[in-house]
Amino acid sequence: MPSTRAVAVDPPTVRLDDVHLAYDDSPLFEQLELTLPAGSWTCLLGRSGCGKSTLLRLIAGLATGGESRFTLSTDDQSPLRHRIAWMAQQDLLLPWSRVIDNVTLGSRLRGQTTDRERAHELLAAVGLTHAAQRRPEALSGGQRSRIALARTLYEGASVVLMDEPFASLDAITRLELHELAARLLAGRTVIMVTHDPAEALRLADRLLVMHGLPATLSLHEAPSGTPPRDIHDAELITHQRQLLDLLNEQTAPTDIAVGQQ
Ligand SMILES: Nc1ncnc2c1ncn2[C@@H]1O[C@H](COP(=O)(O)OP(=O)(O)OP(=O)(O)O)[C@@H](O)[C@H]1O
Repeated sequence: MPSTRAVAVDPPTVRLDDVHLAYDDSPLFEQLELTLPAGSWTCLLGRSGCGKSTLLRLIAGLATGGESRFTLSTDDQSPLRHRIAWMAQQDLLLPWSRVIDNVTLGSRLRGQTTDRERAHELLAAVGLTHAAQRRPEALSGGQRSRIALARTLYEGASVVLMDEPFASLDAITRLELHELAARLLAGRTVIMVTHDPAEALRLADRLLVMHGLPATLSLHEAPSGTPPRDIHDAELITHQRQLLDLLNEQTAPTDIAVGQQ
């Protein structure tokens, strides 16, 4: 199996401090703080609409459509730009490009020389050597997710932001993707938004739960053992029950907003 870890060098610790963000004068974040420790995988859970994707967009430097101010920093004082890869729920593969060209898309968009040898190595790593010349439409959802993962890895980014990347997959394919992602993204600074407590408990070194309006973050202990953890593990199942109870107790932000009117 080709090594894909060597490319991500020196993952930084990422910090967001004093985050303020409001939509139409209504604050979503006030003095929010977030730390992503170097080389560790953080999972972010929370009820729909509490602000998880927005927080990811702030880290990625993407527009949120709101009024915001915050400090984004790294422990090595180097800018995050060019060190970030983004993996979304939609695989965002170009339908008219072959699989291999989808993997190298980033360098092609930047006008850089493509490293096809590396792209082929990554396709081998995600088990899709045979699909290199196919177009995405000829592939299953699980295969497309593997290609999206290969494309993320091709970027060689040391910081990876993932917004529900496996949400559209069937349960078994999702478990397979967990194995792959845990192995191939090991050693990078990762934050993954998910609605699935079991997925978070399988993959996370750290679990954060976002709740409230303005939103706050609370740390939930991860089960013992190294990710990807066994989904049937008794400790994981106990944690899952606790997390579900916690999420169930929390009011959805839409209900809070209605209650404040
Ligand atoms: N451009 C925008 N203008 C106004 N409000 C917005 C905008 N973008 C997001 N919001 C609001 O900000 C809140 C947080 O949105 P966000 O997408 O970050 O939530 P989320 O926790 O990721 O939700 P989900 O789990 O459903 O994806 C929501 O109430 C949403 O309606």
